[in-house]
Amino acid sequence: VSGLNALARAAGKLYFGTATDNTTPEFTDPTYLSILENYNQFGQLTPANAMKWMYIEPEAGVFNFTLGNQIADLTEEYGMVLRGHNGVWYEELPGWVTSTDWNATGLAYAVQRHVSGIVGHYAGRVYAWDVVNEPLNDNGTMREDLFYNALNTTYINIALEAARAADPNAKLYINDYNIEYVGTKSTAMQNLIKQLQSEGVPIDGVGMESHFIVGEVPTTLVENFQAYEALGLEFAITELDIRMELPATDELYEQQKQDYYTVVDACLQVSVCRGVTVWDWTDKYSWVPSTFAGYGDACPWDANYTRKPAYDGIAIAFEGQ
Ligand SMILES: OC[C@H]1CNC[C@@H](O)[C@@H]1O[C@@H]1O[C@H](CO)[C@@H](O[C@@H]2O[C@H](CO)[C@@H](O[C@@H]3O[C@H](CO)[C@@H](O)[C@H](O)[C@H]3O)[C@H](O)[C@H]2O)[C@H](O)[C@H]1O
Repeated sequence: VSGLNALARAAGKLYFGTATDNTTPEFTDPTYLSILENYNQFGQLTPANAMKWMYIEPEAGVFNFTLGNQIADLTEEYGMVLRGHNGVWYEELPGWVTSTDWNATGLAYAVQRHVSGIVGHYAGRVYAWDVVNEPLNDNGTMREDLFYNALNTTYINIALEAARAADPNAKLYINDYNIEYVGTKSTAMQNLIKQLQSEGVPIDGVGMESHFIVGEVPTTLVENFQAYEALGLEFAITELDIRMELPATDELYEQQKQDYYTVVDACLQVSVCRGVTVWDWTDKYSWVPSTFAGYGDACPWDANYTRKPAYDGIAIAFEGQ
């Protein structure tokens, strides 16, 4: 029986994959690993935390690739695609970054050194990098984090140029949420990309995080995706999960199945959609319950590693039924 990755590849996509997190017990869970370590099912991995700034450069100029290497090595062992996540993000930063009163020159150097360091270390092993993560507010304005406050949007230029120089073959993405559908934030992302392109800054793709709610999957996914295709970019579904208000019911599971079908089918309808990644595959280790009170059951497998109707929604979409 074909797994989701095998079906995705048969449908012309690069991969069906998952985030996985070796900063938590899941990486020592034999049942979790026995299902994960299967190329037929998962053809791509994204480190949920291991390659974030606080883990990679805990002290200024001091790099620690131990956790990142563990996931990179696993992808190679099973012939999977590796997505790098992430270069510059306002969260999960080490103290030396958040506690410094940065001037533009100092921060520009720190960003350049960090992105060069991590992208250079994994050069030739990463298909695509989320070089910049979540730069926008939902109203389309730039997120006023320490990077933007000190450097305006040039921190994005610096990060992308450093990444291109460190690994000319890696696809460079900007990753965000609530840009998956037609709206103010997606328009702002498209305008940011047009600005970068007009300035000759390297940008290859956009990451559509896709953290959705059951019964509320946007209806303008395809139209929105085509707008990025028109900009000459590729994109991917990078962090898919579809949470439900608990308690779960058979109706909610059926709706969730339909919702997963809708998202995967939208990716299939646009050729430059490279693949679909879920933000972990089992409810046992999902980030959702600890973030959204009263919500959960967001993943295709339940907490007992049993496939949910959602799994079938994904499979049926890839099978093109
Ligand atoms: O928030 C969901 C997505 C949204 N898009 C970007 C994407 O990167 C993000 O992923 C989530 O990003 C979150 C941070 O914002 C991660 O959550 C962090 O995950 C870290 C690693 O497990 C946690 O850090 C651990 O915390 C433990 C208890 O506080 C400490 O004992 C550990 O030392 C520390 O590593 C942080 O508290 C926790 O906040 C989630 O696992 C991760 O799934």
